[in-house]
Amino acid sequence: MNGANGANGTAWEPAVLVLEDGRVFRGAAYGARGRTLGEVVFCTGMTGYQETLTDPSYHRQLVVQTAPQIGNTGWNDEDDESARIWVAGYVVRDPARVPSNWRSTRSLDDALADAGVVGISEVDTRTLTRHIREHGAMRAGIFSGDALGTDDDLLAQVLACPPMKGADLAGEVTTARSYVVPAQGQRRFRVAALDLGIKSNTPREMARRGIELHVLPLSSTVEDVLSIEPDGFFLSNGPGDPQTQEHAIELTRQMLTRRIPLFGICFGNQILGRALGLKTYKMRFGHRGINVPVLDAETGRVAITAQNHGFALEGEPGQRFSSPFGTAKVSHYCANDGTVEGLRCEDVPAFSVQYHPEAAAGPHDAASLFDEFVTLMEKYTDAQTR
Ligand SMILES: NC(=O)CC[C@H](N)C(=O)O
Repeated sequence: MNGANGANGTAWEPAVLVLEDGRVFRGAAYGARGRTLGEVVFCTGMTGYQETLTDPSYHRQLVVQTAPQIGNTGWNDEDDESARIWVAGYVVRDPARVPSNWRSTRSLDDALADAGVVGISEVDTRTLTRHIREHGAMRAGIFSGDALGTDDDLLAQVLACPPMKGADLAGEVTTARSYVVPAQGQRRFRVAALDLGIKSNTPREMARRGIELHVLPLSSTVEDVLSIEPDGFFLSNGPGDPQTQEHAIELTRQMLTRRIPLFGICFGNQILGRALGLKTYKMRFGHRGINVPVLDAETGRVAITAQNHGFALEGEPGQRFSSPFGTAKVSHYCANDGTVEGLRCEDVPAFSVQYHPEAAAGPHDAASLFDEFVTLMEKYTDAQTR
């Protein structure tokens, strides 16, 4: 590949993507030059690359975009889901040479380079995605510039990197200090959110519904949460293996014991599930995209949802089970593969979903879940004062 020409006639700087099973993809350096290691996963969203790149749940992952053209709308100052790019590396087919959008302030290439994110372009992302579908998400590395070496040498570096299974990552993305996102208009509720890697659109959706959100670091104690006198407790999305989150799981149990209305999204669904006694497992290649169909086990209604997860809860569609907090059920499941997509507790005020009602980019089919959380808090507050 060295010295090969790109479609616009300029020389490519070589880059290599090496998978832990020895498969090698050669392409052109994109974003920062150097080395990056992580788990390679594919995302099928046709839009929303800026939101994907800044989603803390992608920490330590090399994201492959199946949409062949990436970067067409550049990078803007409004769409970030957090204060930085979190993906560890970026794999694309055909990067835009001339970004064009009225909100764009710079190119995606520059945004990646400034953030030090090593990427690779000119990769046959269809072949790569089929490989991951067949063999599973796995460790991989992108190498360019001074980091290039023999395939064997690069493979050895990939094999030395820790796997995603067992990875305890939420502590690396959580806020250092608690902060408050005020309600829009009149404050109706105060909610404590445990920040496992929260996306900016979640507080925004809450604020719109009159919720004042207190975003708390992962290390927060039961006393820290209760000192806010919350009307509700929220468990956010986040990176890594839910099995490692003993502290968050115990905190969740404490909130369930106190019957504080609880809502969880994605990682939050897995944490609630584990608090109820379910197990989690690593999926072969996960769900990452903005068109995943989810079925409501009760009504049979389908929602098209945004998703980004590689772990899932064990359970059957519609299954009811007993937990230390009474009966609960698998309320939602994926129409593609039957995996658990949501939980509802029947004896305590708690529910959660594996998908993203705060989706941005993405469909808004599930946005009403925030209203459901409001209804739950209303009901509970009424019951308390009655
Ligand atoms: N978006 C998320 O919250 C992801 C949850 C978890 N890290 C998973 O991959 O399954």
